[in-house]
Amino acid sequence: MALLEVKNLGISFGGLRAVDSFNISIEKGQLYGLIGPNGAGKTTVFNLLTGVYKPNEGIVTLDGKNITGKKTIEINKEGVARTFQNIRLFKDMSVLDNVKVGLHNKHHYSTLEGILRLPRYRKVEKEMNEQAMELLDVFDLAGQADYLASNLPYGKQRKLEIARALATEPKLLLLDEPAAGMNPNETQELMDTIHFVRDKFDMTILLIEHDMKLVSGICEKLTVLNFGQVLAEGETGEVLNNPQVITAYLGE
Ligand SMILES: Nc1ncnc2c1ncn2[C@@H]1O[C@H](COP(=O)(O)OP(=O)(O)OP(=O)(O)O)[C@@H](O)[C@H]1O
Repeated sequence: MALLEVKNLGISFGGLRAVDSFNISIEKGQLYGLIGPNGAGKTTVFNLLTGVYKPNEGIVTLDGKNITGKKTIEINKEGVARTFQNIRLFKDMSVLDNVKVGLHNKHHYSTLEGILRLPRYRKVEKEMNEQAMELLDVFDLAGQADYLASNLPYGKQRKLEIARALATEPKLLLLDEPAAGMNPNETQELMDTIHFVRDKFDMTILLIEHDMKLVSGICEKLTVLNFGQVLAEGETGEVLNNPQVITAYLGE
């Protein structure tokens, strides 16, 4: 059974058919790429998968459970986490606290327990600090735990965003243009990080990316969107050599 199964997903904005009859099937542990020219509908697919938009039609199944049309917070609790095209960290919070925000999904204390600093609050806070530090360590960010997120260099902010997403313990991680704005060295390091995340956390990853070096370097399968519709799908090498895909990219 596929971890993510999407059937016939569609949404229109006014007269614009942004995503039409979209299908995708992603196996557990797969590193999967969603590519296509600007405006093809890729981010809209992510917004549909994460409950930012409700689809006009179609079904999204995660690990056998129908999550179609649920709220973003519910979908996150079911196991879908994402990062954004433009990094969205809590810039005025510390690196550590950014990860702890992700952990709050799984750890609970009541407001009263928090205000009165009751034992349960202290226990949960201690656990969250330890888990957040472990995650930061994995991403080589433990030394900067007390920094303001906005003071990290760009490449590290990307890593922190991925760490925060992983803190919610997702089954599926969606990365929206993770290499955007990165130099070649940062992109190479990011590729290593994504591979590492997949292997260490046994994670299933769907990523949107324009950087073909990254796409061909790490994605095992691809789906190509063009004008909201699937133009091609399959093994990465095959898809990138598909004449229709080449034409769509060159805009001929
Ligand atoms: N909320 C919205 N209201 C109206 N139109 C929208 C909305 N969201 C997306 N669109 C339109 O849907 C189309 C697909 O946009 P989308 O951002 O999904 O493309 P994309 O493939 O992610 O592009 P890019 O690679 O440039 O990020 C575009 O024409 C866009 O203007």
